[in-house]
Amino acid sequence: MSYRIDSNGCLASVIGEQGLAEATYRGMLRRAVRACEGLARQRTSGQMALLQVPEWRSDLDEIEALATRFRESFDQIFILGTGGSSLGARTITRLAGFSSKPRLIFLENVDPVSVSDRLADCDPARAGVIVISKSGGTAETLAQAALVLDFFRSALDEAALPAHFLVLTEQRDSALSRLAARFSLPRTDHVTDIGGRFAVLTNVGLLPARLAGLDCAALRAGAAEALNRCLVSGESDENLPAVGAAISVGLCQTRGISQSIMMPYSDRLQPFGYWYRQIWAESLGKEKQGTTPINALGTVDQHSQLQLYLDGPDDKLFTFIELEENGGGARFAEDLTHDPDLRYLRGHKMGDLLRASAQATADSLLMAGRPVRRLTLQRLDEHELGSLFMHFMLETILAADLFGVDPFGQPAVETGKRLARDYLKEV
Ligand SMILES: O=P(O)(O)OC[C@H]1O[C@H](O)[C@H](O)[C@@H](O)[C@@H]1O
Repeated sequence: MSYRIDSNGCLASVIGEQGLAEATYRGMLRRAVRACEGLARQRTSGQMALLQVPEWRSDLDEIEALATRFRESFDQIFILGTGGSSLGARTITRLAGFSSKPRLIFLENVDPVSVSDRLADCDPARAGVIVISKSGGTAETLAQAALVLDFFRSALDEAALPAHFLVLTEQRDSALSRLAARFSLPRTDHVTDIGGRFAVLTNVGLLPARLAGLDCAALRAGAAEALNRCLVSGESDENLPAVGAAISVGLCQTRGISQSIMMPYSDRLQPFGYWYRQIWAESLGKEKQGTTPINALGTVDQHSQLQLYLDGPDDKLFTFIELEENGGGARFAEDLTHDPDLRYLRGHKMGDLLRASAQATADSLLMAGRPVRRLTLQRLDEHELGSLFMHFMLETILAADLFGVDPFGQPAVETGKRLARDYLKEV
C-alpha cells in the first residue's frame, strides 16, 4: 500500500487543547470500526454496489470501445455534466496533463459567454460530445445539451448527430433520455444503485479517463487496495479511513472544528479538492451536522489564506496532500542563485521548494496549535488516485455514521432545483 497519513498533529498530546483527547479519539475510532464491519458485511452480501466496483472488469470492454471510437474520430471532445457527473472525471483526466489529445473540454456551467467561446473555437466535424447526467433531469446539463446539439445540427447534417454524440444516463424515462431518443443518439447506462458523487470509478469517471489515455484497471486496483485495507485493519491506526472519520467528527463534536481544509501540494491534484468538496458537503451536511469542506492549493494559497489559517478562528482541520516525488523537477542554474537572498535555492530543484514549503506550513500550523494531518502519496498515478478516491469515499461514509446521518441522497438540493424551474416557467 502506498499512501500513508500522519494524523498525530490532530491529537491533544501533540498540539495542546485544540487537539483531540486520546480517549475521545479511541472511542470514535471504535465506533468507526464498527461501521466498517457493517460495510464488510454489505460487501459480502452485495448490498452496496459501491463496494463491488473496484472488482468490476466486465464493463471495461465497453468503455474501451467507446473511448477508441471517440479518440480516433475527434480532436476535441466536450464533456457536459455537473457535480458528480463531472468532478471525478475532471480530477482523473488532469493526470494526463493539459495537452492530452484529443482535447477534453468540460462544460459545467451555464454561463453563456464561456459556452459560446468554447463553441466558437470548435470544428464540429472533428468534435465529439458526451452528455453525462445520472438523473437525466439536471437543468444545467440539459440546457448545455440543447445548445450544443443545436450548434452541431446547424453545422452538420442532423443525420450526422449520432456519430458525434453519446449520452450517459440512467436507464429510465427522463428529459435527457427523450432527447437522446429523438435524435437517435447512442447511449450508455449510468449505474442505478450508485449515487452520482460516488460514481467516479464507474463509466462516469472511467470513460473520460480512457479518452485521456489513462489506465482504468489501475484506478480500480488502487481503490480495491484502499478498500481491502480499511475492511481488514480493525481498530489499528492502519485503518486510515476510520482514523480520518474519527478525527474529523471527534474534532467537530468536542473542539468546534467546523471546517475542513483540503490542501494538495500539487497542481495535478487541484481538481481533487473540488471532488472532495462535493462528496464531503453533500454527504454529511444534513440535519444540522457536517463540517464545511474548503479546497486550497499549496503553495499558492499560503499567499492568500495562511494568515487566516494561522491566526483566525480556531475552527479548521487541515489535510495536506503531498507527493514523495515532490522533491523533483529542474535544478536551479548555479549562476542564478548567487544573490545573497537567493542562496537558499543553490543546488536545489523546484520541487525542493514545494516540499520545504509544505513542511514549513504544516509546522507553523502545529506550532499555532491547529490540527493538521498529512497524507503522502508515493507517486501520482492511476493506482494512487484510485486509492485516494476510495479512501475519501469511505472516510465520508464512516463520518456519516458517526454524525448519525445518511451519506446518500441530497434532499435539500432538490428544492432549489425545483424553484429554478418554476421561476423560468413564470418568465
Ligand atoms: O448527474 P446529475 O443527475 O445530472 O446530477 C448532477 C448533480 O446535481 C445535483 O445538483 C446534485 O446535488 C448532485 O449530487 C449531482 O451530482
